[in-house]
Amino acid sequence: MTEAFGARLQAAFDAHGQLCVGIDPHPYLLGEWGLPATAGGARDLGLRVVEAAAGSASVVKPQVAFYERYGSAGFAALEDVLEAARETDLLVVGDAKRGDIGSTMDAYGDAWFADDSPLRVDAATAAAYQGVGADAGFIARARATGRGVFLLAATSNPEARPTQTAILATGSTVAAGIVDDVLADNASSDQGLGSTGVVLGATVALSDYGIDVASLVSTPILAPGFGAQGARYSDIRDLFGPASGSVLVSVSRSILEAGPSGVAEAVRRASGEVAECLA
Ligand SMILES: O=C(O)c1cc(=O)[nH]c(=O)n1[C@@H]1O[C@H](COP(=O)(O)O)[C@@H](O)[C@H]1O
Repeated sequence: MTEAFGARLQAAFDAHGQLCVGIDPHPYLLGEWGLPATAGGARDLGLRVVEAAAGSASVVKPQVAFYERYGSAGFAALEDVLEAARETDLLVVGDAKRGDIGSTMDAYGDAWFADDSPLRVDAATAAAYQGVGADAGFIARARATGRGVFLLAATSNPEARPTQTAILATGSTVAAGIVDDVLADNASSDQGLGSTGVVLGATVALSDYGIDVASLVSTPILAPGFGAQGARYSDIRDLFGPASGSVLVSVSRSILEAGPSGVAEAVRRASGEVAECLA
């Protein structure tokens, strides 16, 4: 795989729009789907979502926590879901949210990006609270294999605000500092849409975080918070303005709640609504 993640994401946007369907097999959802709260249930839900999303969405985002919950059987189930997604033209963002010292992040990079890893994904989420520099090896491993990273900057949960709006010695907020580091990373290596992205929750007022969305027109933005957390697709343009074309609109529960027989239609409807709001 040699084409950069940013270029592949742009091609997926052009072909299928900007919807990312989250694969979050909460136990309550497994119950509603008539599936057991087991690794097998999480596998079946994931496989069904991949089938439903293929052709209607650009990206699926398995939330690793809901598979890790079942130990080795859960990881085997996740591997099956990843394998099924690879057979479609969906891109996969592994929502692993890793964050550690540099040498350990390198190992996480091997886990999520090495061409021979059973867990390889097209991009993965990571935290940078041990310093963006600690994630350098993780980002480098992604880039070397045509993959990408989304660094948490302004997350959708309200508890994050005090930490992410804290002012650094440079005068910028923690969130804006992470955004600036991502912009610098992409500037040195990408044309068009970059391969390193940021996570900006659709539930937060980005100006309160000191983030200038106009700087992000060429930066992939993973934006969760739609549906269950309260953001609406009609907010996208107000929230992201000129960078709206770079936004990966991420939705989990409010699509999955349609159940196994309704999920394909729920993906199509969401994808259409997102496209309308971005037109
Ligand atoms: O990185 C993420 O995807 C993420 C970042 C963030 O700021 N907020 C957030 O909700 N997420 C994830 O996005 C998904 C949101 O799920 P729903 O609220 O059900 O759409 C979950 O898997 C979260 O872990």
